[in-house]
Amino acid sequence: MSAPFTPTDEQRRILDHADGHLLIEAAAGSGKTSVLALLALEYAAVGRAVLALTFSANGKAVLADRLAAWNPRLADKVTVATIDEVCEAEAQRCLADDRLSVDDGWALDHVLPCVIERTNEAFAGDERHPQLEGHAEARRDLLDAFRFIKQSLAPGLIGDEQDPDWIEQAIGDRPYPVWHAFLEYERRRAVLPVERRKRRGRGFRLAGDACYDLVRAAGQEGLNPPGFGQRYLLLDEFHDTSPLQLEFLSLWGRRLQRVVAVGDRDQALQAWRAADAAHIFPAFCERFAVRTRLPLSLSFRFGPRLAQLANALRSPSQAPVQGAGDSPGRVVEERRPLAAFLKALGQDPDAGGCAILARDAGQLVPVQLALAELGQPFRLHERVLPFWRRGEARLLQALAEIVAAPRTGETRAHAQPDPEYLKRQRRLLAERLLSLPGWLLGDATRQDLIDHIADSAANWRAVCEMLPRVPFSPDAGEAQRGRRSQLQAAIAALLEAPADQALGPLVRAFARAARLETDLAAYAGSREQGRARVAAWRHLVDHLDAQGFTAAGWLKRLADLERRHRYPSETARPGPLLSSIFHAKGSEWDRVVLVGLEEGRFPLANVPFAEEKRYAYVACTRARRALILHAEPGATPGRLLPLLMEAAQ
Ligand SMILES: Nc1ncnc2c1ncn2[C@@H]1O[C@H](COP(=O)(O)OP(=O)(O)OP(=O)(O)O)[C@@H](O)[C@H]1O
Repeated sequence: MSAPFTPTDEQRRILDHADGHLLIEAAAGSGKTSVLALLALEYAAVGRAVLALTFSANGKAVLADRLAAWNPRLADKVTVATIDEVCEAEAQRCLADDRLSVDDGWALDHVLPCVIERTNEAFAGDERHPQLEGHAEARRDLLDAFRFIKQSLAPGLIGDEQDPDWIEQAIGDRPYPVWHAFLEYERRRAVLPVERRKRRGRGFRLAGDACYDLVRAAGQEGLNPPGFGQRYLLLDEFHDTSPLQLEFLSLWGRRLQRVVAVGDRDQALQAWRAADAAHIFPAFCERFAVRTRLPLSLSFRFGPRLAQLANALRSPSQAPVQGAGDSPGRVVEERRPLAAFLKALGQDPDAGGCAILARDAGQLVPVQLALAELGQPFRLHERVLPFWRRGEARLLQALAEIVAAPRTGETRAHAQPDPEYLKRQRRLLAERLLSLPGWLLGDATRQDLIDHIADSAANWRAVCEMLPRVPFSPDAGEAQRGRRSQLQAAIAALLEAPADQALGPLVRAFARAARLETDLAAYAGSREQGRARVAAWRHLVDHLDAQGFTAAGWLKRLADLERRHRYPSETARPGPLLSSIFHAKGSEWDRVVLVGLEEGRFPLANVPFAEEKRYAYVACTRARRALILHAEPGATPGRLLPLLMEAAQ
């Protein structure tokens, strides 16, 4: 099958462009990805080696699907990858190269300078703190601090970065940038052996960046990733390019015959990675001597009403887009309680063509909970975890297991026949519980305990009974002791709790005693993720309270949900698709429901409003025909809801 449409004149000009590199900056739905896919197929048809790079896994899937649907034979000749995948492959190759060993010395030589640079950027203009590079004393301080921390306190300290006691103990009176640089450095160093990235957790955000550092450190001569053989480079979602990624792309430089980049600065969502669309487009033009920019001014995704909304959200510098879709489009404000609205949606035979989007995956937890209680089917974007597999829910499950664990033996109402599955589950739960930073268990001890729990459900309780008695190491400081005894007391209280008591108040008490929310926040890759995690945790606990679950009841509910998720009934109607906005990039649905438009949720507090507006733009422009904006009736709407409704009038 070829493209299901005839390219417009504007699109044809891009396809026929034969003179040098090309940049297309255009609005959502204007056919950027479609044109890139057509171009890739045209190049492949005449035997040109094409590499199509995207900046997100979702973008890659959308592009690859389109190529495969339009021309399966030629699609095989186009390499589609995310830029991180290409860079990681190259980093792996560097790591496997005997001439480049990644030991502490290497990391100090190659990574530390980048960390110092980043730290200096963070403190530029701050007179209270010296710049690190070129400042011999501060640099020596930094290295001393690394040594000290590595020898004694590393695991707990990294986990507890928000705790001033720890900071003081480890860093003493060294300047704050030293502390900041240490954390940066430690995160990067920890993720340098790329295979560890699979473990995610702390440092995940910087794993990709560490690969770029590594490749850059290896130098241009060493480069040979699969894409370096290709001379035609197509870049989708170019607005999400970080400066490090632009450096990486520049290493291809003169080997490339043609680069075609498409993007939309208003869809830039990777600011956390230092991607800055306003600067990246001019920087790209300069680096690659791009002389031609071509427009795309019609959106085929939606009609005039949604185009009007899209234009109101775009940067003033961008030319307006015209809605050429086959429906005029509808924008509706929905203020029924979420559960009532979802119930009505479930009765609609077209619910399967609908996507429910939220600012982040944590904000989808209440939607999942409401649908689960209604017994309505739903699908999840493949990158969005079911709520019961998220970190905070696993922790909650671990706590419920402790309360519900039989005093002897292994039988339990929700036990399932697959022992391997149960073993894996226990391992995951034990990992979640025993990795709380306050335990300060050495890696080996923690692993032993986790293995022990994984072996048998009887050991789960035995280990929990033992935990409150684990002695302190003689060198443990005051803060460490305090932190550990709080956790120990909290675990002991859970063990005493009657199994048939409501679970909500029990875990609330545990969370308070163990300062759990601090840990949840500290575990996240960023402050923003930390907040989302805490919010998701609170939703879960509120839900337990509202539904009055006991520990055993909750575990049974989770087991049912997991079973339904793993073995969906083939006859059931498909429910709506749930996705975070980030993972919805590049996709489109007839009807989009945007939930969580309440104050403090979307827009998020403490995130620049411009960024939240970009998230809203991406979400709203996924709709082909109808956009439904939801906020709970009792809650104050955030700034976005009236803005969106007004823009759509
Ligand atoms: N010339 C055309 N005629 C009809 N439909 C078209 C045309 N060009 C693109 N489309 C359709 O418009 C929709 C949006 O296209 P596409 O996803 O390529 O846009 P985009 O600019 O990449 O969007 P986004 O930036 O939001 O990811 C798709 O359904 C595509 O098939």
